[in-house]
Amino acid sequence: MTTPTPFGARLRAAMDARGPLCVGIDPHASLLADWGLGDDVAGLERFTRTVVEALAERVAVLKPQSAFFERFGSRGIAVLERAVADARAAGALVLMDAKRGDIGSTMAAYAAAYLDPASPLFSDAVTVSPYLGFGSLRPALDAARAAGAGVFVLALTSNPEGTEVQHAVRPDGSTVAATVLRALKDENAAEAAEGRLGSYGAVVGATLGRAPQEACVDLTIDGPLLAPGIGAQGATPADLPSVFGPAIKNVVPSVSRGVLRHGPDAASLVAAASRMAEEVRAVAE
Ligand SMILES: O=c1ccn([C@@H]2O[C@H](COP(=O)(O)O)[C@@H](O)[C@H]2O)c(=O)[nH]1
Repeated sequence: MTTPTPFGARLRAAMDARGPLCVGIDPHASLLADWGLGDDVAGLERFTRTVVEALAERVAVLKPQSAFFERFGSRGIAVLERAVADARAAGALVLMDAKRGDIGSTMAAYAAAYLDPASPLFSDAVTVSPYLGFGSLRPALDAARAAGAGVFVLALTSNPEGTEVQHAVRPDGSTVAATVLRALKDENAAEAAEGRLGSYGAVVGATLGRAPQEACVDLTIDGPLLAPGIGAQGATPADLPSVFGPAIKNVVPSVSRGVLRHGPDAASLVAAASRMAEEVRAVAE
């Protein structure tokens, strides 16, 4: 059996070739309406296919938001499965935004769903929540390693409510977020030692302003940093240097509604993603 190329290496190659932008596939009911589509499975299917056909050959990462597919039950999941397969076939890396987190034994089942190559929902990476303890994520971390896939762990999320948990201070004086980031750095150590980008990423909102730098939070985890919050949540690519400082070279800026609102015309979606990618390129150099 051949050893799969680790996710971190595949992501770095995609970022170099296509730029680091991630576009989210978030079929909000309001967007379906704006696109002249029904809030039903046919509308979901058309919306998703349009985004994948327009962008999967262009952007480094597509990030379907699982919740918007789950709300249609098994037929929505079937649309998601097809989107994952089509996007990967067109060359995009697929980051499944599922934010799973549970006790270890259940986490193993989530890992089987998203990180086992035999699963119909197998993705290049998945988002997970560490709030049952970082150690509870072990089955996902191990499954990702075995499959050459990746995991993005919520560390400092883009929403204002996140701070009440993530900034909580532990008995040793470090914040919960700093603990998560340190654990990720440890997971990435082997890949970093070989000079490669690690496969274990953190989610750090682009909306945080200078807070991480002022709090001296160490974002140098030797892995990718997914930065949601650009566009509808108010952040712009110009905010990235102050949020991430020197870690900016590993940032994957993520935008969903900020691009999707330009549909349903495929050329307009492509143009919106290209403008965003150009803004990112200008600040990341
Ligand atoms: O901290 C986080 C983690 C994940 N998200 C997800 O990203 C997109 C953002 O959508 P926009 O339309 O660009 O606001 C969405 O799927 C969130 O669940 C996040 O926003 N913040």
